[in-house]
Amino acid sequence: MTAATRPVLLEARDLGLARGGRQLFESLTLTCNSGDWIHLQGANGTGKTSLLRILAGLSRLGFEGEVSCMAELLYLGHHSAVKPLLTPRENLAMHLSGAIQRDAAAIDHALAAVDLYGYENRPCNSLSAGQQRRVNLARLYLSEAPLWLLDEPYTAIDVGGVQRLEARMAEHIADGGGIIMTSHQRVSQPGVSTVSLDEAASQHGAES
Ligand SMILES: Nc1ncnc2c1ncn2[C@@H]1O[C@H](COP(=O)(O)OP(=O)(O)OP(=O)(O)O)[C@@H](O)[C@H]1O
Repeated sequence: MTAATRPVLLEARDLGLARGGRQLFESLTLTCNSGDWIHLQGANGTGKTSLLRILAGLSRLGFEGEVSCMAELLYLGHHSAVKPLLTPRENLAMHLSGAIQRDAAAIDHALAAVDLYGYENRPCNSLSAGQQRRVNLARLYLSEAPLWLLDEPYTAIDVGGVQRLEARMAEHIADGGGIIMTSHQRVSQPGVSTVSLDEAASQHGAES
């Protein structure tokens, strides 16, 4: 299937972002079709997290342009977003949307997939930073959302964990999903396209 015939999951047109008196980027256009894996790159402070939050509909601060999202999305920010007093099982049973995941076997499968077998019932504040990140990433095994917006998913994850995470993301793409992610690390999978905010800034003049 060509890009033209694959369903569009998200379309963003003429995006501009000003933050703290600075124009970070402008005239940025981005389309994520089914099967697209887009890696947002850029130096610290170029606006990757801000852009991802805009695409997720979580922020409109300093933003101009249009975002049309045609699919259910899963957004995972760069913080762990786990409730520290709850266990991994309890955290995964609750979704930010308010939805409850009642399938206990699916939760345990997700926890095993991120190598947290044996930690299901410990409070998350007794887990390491990387393990808390894994609790959050286990949502990638539970969500049915076609579009994933992932902010620095590799942060604090060990080498083996990154390999498994990339395999899960490749599976999602093969199933017709779409991914827009930020990372300062290389994404070592075929077919990943890059969008550089450094270029978006330099072409259009970051300073206002
Ligand atoms: N709430 C805020 N108020 C004012 N400025 C902000 C706010 N949040 C972020 N910024 C500024 O917006 C710019 C972009 O921040 P953002 O976190 O989107 O960058 P980033 O490319 O994700 O950076 P990094 O690679 O360091 O994570 C930065 O210069 C930052 O100082």
